[in-house]
Amino acid sequence: MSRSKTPPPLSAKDPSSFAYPTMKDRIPVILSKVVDHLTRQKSIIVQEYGGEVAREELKAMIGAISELRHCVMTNKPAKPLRDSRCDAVLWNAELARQINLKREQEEASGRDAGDELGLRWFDDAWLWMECYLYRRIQEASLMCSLLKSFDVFGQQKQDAFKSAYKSISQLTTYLQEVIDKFKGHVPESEIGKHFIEFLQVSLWGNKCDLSISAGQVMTHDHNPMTQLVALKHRLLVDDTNTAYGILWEAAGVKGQNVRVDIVLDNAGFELVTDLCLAEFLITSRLASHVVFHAKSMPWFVSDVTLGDWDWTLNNMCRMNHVATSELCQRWQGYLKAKTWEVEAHDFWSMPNTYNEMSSASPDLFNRLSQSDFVIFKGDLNYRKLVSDRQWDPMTQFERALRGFHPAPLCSLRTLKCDCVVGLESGQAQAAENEDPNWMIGGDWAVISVCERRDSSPSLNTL
Ligand SMILES: O=P(O)(O)OC[C@@]1(O)O[C@H](CO)[C@@H](O)[C@@H]1O
Ligand SMILES: [Mn+2]
Repeated sequence: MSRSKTPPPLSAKDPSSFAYPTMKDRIPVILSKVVDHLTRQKSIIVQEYGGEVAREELKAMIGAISELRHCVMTNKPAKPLRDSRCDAVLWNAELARQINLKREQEEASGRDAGDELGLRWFDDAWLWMECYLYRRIQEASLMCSLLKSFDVFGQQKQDAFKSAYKSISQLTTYLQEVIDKFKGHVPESEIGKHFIEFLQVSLWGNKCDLSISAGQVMTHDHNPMTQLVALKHRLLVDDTNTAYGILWEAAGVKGQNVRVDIVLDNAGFELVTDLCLAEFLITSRLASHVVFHAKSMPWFVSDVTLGDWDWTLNNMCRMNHVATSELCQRWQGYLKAKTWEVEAHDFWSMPNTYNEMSSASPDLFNRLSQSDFVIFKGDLNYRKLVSDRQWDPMTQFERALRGFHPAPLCSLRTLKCDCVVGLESGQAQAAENEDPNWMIGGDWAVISVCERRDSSPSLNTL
């Protein structure tokens, strides 16, 4: 079988790519906002974390983040991490590996690599550099003793949640009605109808990330259920039926033993939509067990950490809204009974693409292999699934996965960067004609499913 070569990674070295304005404008703004926030909250933070030591640490953090901003803007090479968190060794080994690969490539094309070769913001793979940026932000906290676990994006995530109260209440009210309906007999067509709704609500929940808006919280107070119809024609790939078929068959074959994994993306409204999807899967008996995967550190501004998970559930339980607080009590019960589990693996905040998971993180790969269906939320997960490459949009999703098949899987992703696969002829052009920002604005989306399950390397890994 002949196969075309894997295209190169997205990179900010191409001024017409979305990576370029991200490095040039969005990232400096994100870093300035962190510095501003720390400066403005100084007295509160110092009081909370304890006196003069905290004040000195905060000063050092502000200095480190300002310096990082300067390094990005002047295209300085990536330096090894200096903190002692257990993943620092892996990161530094990965940095050395990437530099070696770059050296080999330079030499193979007859250029002198020189001694100063390094990975640079505007020259190398965008995904790698962007992940490294968020790990360097974490380094600034990790170099402290009192502020070690301070989340520099915590306030923004909490504000985003609060701004979505109305949408959250509308969504939980609707979910409660559906749960009540399921207390009686529900025909299969109704199960399918609600599955589509909750899958799509969770998909469009991904419009709300804070890194795309450089931390700007967008208030949304429209009813999420009524939005779905208007958004329908912006769904470029819709594998919902395949997703439903996989779960329906698993539920039929395995009865009470179907496990679904949800690889989370953003805190705030998106997380609530994911919790509602998981509740629907349990209520409808399409799944009996849901494993959520969060980040082990603050990541890409709005990604869910275990701290955000706890904060969100605590706040939902306390909300002055009956459906929300009752659902939340029910979810705390699921967590106690291990019907739901939440965990955070460091691999999710490494720069590796997912075709590398089986070798770079075999324990996580094996964990996912035990699932019946893995749902990956959001743009960054999509970029890692398809190796963040300059694919022809008509490339098949399975080909772009490059051998990553731990279990049947699904990506629910609104488009926020110039990388997409699985389209049919003419679709990209039609979207472009209607909306020149179709690839980056979060207003278009894909539900892409790959049914395959195996762990043996295929031709696609090449
Ligand atoms: O993964 P998410 O939350 O959907 O999006 C994260 C994100 O805003 O960050 C990247 C650029 O900084 C974009 O590719 C992507 O859209
Ligand atoms: Mn995110």
